[in-house]
Amino acid sequence: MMQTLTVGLSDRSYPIHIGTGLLSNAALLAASIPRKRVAIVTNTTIAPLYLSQLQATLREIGVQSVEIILPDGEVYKTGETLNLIYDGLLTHRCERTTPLIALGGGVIGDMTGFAAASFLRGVPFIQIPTTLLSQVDSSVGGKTGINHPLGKNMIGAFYQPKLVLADISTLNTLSDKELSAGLAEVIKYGLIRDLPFLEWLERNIEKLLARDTEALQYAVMRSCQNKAEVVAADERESGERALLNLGHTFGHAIESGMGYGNWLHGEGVAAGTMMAADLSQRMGWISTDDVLRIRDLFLRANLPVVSPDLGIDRYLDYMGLDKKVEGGKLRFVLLKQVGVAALVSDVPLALLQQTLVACCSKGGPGTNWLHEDK
Ligand SMILES: NC(=O)c1ccc[n+]([C@@H]2O[C@H](COP(=O)([O-])OP(=O)(O)OC[C@H]3O[C@@H](n4cnc5c(N)ncnc54)[C@H](O)[C@@H]3O)[C@@H](O)[C@H]2O)c1
Ligand SMILES: O=C(O)C(=O)C[C@@H](O)[C@H](O)[C@H](O)COP(=O)(O)O
Ligand SMILES: [Zn+2]
Repeated sequence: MMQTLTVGLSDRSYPIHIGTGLLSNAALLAASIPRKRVAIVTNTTIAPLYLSQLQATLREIGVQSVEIILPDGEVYKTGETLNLIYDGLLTHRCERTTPLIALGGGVIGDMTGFAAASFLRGVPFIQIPTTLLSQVDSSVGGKTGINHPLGKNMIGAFYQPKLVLADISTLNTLSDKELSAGLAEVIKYGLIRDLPFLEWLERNIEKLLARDTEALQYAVMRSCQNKAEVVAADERESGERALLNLGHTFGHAIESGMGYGNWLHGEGVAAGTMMAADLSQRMGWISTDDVLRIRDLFLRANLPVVSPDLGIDRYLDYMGLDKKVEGGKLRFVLLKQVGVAALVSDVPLALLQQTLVACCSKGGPGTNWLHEDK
């Protein structure tokens, strides 16, 4: 059964359709593609899996497609690769009304969205996310962009899609490691604002790992519901939206510091969230049992809970470029309780240093108090 949510942004509102077999659903695409031509941006891994299926569906509604096939990997989320999209669009004489379809994970979605925001000063954009992470997070909300060697997603734009089509069937070809990476962002929603969902995840994480379709569809739907509510309330991150960044101040430092692609985004988010949990405990807000509860769920999802030892100075350097920095001061998303997050600007440096030492040490968060390991 297909479910549909709406991201409510007045005249820029758009639907998120979630279900199986949606890549073959011509009617859904027809509703958002008034023109006879689209450009599909994808990569060398996804093209052989899903490109011809999507093109056949488009042909059913009389739409021809040009294809732009990029190299695969976070390491290619760069200005050079963005130029390959512009090259393709210009070579194929795409126009202001030619929609760009992102067919792929978050890397393809973020880059295609930025190309759509900037090509001819803005063309229509459709997200067809094919990883769990992109279905639960990156395809919704309009953050688009590319990385810089000094930091993640440093160049970009807020640019909303016209449609998000999350076909759960595509998750069958995803690797176990990528599926787990997506679960990090799913768990995030439970931690920041949806305790009942966190409890559901604690009961159902093994079903998700086993790719139970019903469980996956529920997790994608509930995640998108949370994200859509936050984005509708604060599209450009002047307040509440920053909470979606739980674990990302640390996680982005890990991704940049370790070299893009060596730690998956979701893996950085999991380890980074453990650092945020550890810091929340040091601030006196959550208990050691809470930290261990979070750690247990990440471990069950096959995610890392110990961060790489970049050294305190390198962590501070990378985190100093975080987009939440204000007046030169770091701001962290921390947990006031499990299920309730807040943006905090007055973290004592000594506590931050303790977290950086504790979470990069052998046992990881929690173990330095309890000397307990799994
Ligand atoms: N815009 C946002 O709000 C937002 C939110 C979260 C993450 N992100 C960004 O998203 C990126 C991570 O996205 P991701 O985790 O999807 O990684 P990804 O896009 O690199 O995809 C992961 C891997 O899976 C492959 N793949 C994709 N779909 C597949 C399928 N169905 N079957 C088999 N293989 C498939 C890809 O080719 C790639 O090798 C990061 O750059 C991150 O910064 C953005
Ligand atoms: O949509 C948001 O807002 C998020 O923060 C979602 C994050 O999961 C995502 O990784 C986002 O790209 C991070 O944004 P950034 O502004 O810190 O680059
Ligand atoms: Zn993220």
